Amino acid sequence: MTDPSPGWREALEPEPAAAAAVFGEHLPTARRFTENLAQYGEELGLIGPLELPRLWSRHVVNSGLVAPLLRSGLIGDVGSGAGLPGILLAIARPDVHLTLIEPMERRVAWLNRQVGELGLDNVDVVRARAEEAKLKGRLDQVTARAVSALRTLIPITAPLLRPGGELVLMKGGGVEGEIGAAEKAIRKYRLQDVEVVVLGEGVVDDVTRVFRARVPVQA
Ligand SMILES: C[S@@+](CC[C@H](N)C(=O)[O-])C[C@H]1O[C@@H](n2cnc3c(N)ncnc32)[C@H](O)[C@@H]1O
Repeated sequence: MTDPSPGWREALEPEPAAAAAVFGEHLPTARRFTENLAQYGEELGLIGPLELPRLWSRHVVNSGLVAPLLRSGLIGDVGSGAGLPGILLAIARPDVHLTLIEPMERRVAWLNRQVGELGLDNVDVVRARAEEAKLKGRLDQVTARAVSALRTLIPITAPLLRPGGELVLMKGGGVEGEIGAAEKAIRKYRLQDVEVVVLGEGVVDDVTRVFRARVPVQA
């Protein structure tokens, strides 16, 4: 294990009130993960050097806001990286099973270490690119955050869904433009009920936008 970043505690954003609203009784586990990420994230190349002053609001709470959109079942998080949103969703929703899909060895090692340390028994970690993960047609929902634009993200995530399964893809303010540019992929995968869900209004300064859509029930 690498040494903690010096001064991480002073640099870390104070926990916002929204964290308790988002994580409820699971806040102590979310807090532990956030502190682990603050200590080791920069050294391990998981977060940038400027992220600590906004780690809670921009990354942790932002990820946790998606939890109410999860149904029960099998959820895949593509490109989990530091564990965003996958680890935080597993913390907030112990009733669902999360499969974290991440190709980079060092990130996979970090994710496995967090799963063990936080005692998350509803998570497994698969080292693979989404296109090569042996999960085709298996998942009820797929999440992703900061992996790629919808035009390229839909073709790597939609095939993982079972018929009737749902994409829950976290996006920034440019999501409407991304949807326009992804028209061909949306048609190819016959996505239905395409919508942008805005989460966290009145709770956080930076709202979370989610591209949500379903694949057809009939193949
Ligand atoms: C910019 S990071 C974002 C990580 C995390 N989701 C977050 O929000 O901080 C993108 C991650 O996606 C992973 N990735 C890129 N292409 C992928 C693919 N085809 N399948 C699965 N993961 C992929 C990378 O290894 C990296 O960890």
